Amino acid sequence: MPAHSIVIAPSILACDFGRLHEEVRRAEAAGADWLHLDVMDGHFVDNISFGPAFVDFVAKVATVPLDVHLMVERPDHYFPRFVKSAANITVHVEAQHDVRKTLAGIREMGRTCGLSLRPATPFEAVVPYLDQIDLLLVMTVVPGFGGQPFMPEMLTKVQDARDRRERLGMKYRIEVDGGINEKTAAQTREAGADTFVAGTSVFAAPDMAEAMRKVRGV
Ligand SMILES: O=C(CO)[C@H](O)[C@H](O)COP(=O)(O)O
Ligand SMILES: [Fe+2]
Repeated sequence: MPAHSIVIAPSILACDFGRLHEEVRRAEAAGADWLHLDVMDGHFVDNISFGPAFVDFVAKVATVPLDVHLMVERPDHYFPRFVKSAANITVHVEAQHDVRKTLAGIREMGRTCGLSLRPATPFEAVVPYLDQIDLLLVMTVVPGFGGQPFMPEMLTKVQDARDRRERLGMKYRIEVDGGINEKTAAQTREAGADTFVAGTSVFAAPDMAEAMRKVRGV
């Protein structure tokens, strides 16, 4: 029996920002369970994307929960600005903050919390926090940009996350993000992932609903 239902979260980073409202509608009509929002500050990653005002706008038009991925150097300082619009807020273990305190702060404000790790960060780095999270986000590309190829070496990290969860009777979701398409979703699902972020493979597909069914594996 799988620990969690399958969730597909299209990444808004890959949509046409000039038609944001219609793109949100298109993703929802194609079967999005959540929408994934990549916040980048130009310090933690080598890119700048969007901030709270943009996420608030998406929240105004969206009918599904928002999954906010904070790729920022000081998530402890910025996460409160996303609480109004986000259902889940994910922060990075490598950022400059007291991880335990940030995770507790997100939960105290009534949101679920996620913890993420870069491909170069070993799984052991998140182990001390696993009892405190709702979701573990395993990055399957170097964070900062959409459209990069999936890193197959990350499959063992997903397996470690699943094995550890089962061994200790924990409940966190296992989310994968970066280069997820029909093939890599199947590989990561097999390894234990239940939550799939997909940007380019779904927004650039000729038929978004079909592309999302393929990611879902149906
Ligand atoms: O966090 C991210 C990048 O840092 C994005 O969520 C990710 O890259 C999704 O885009 P794609 O599916 O095109 O790889
Ligand atoms: Fe992301």
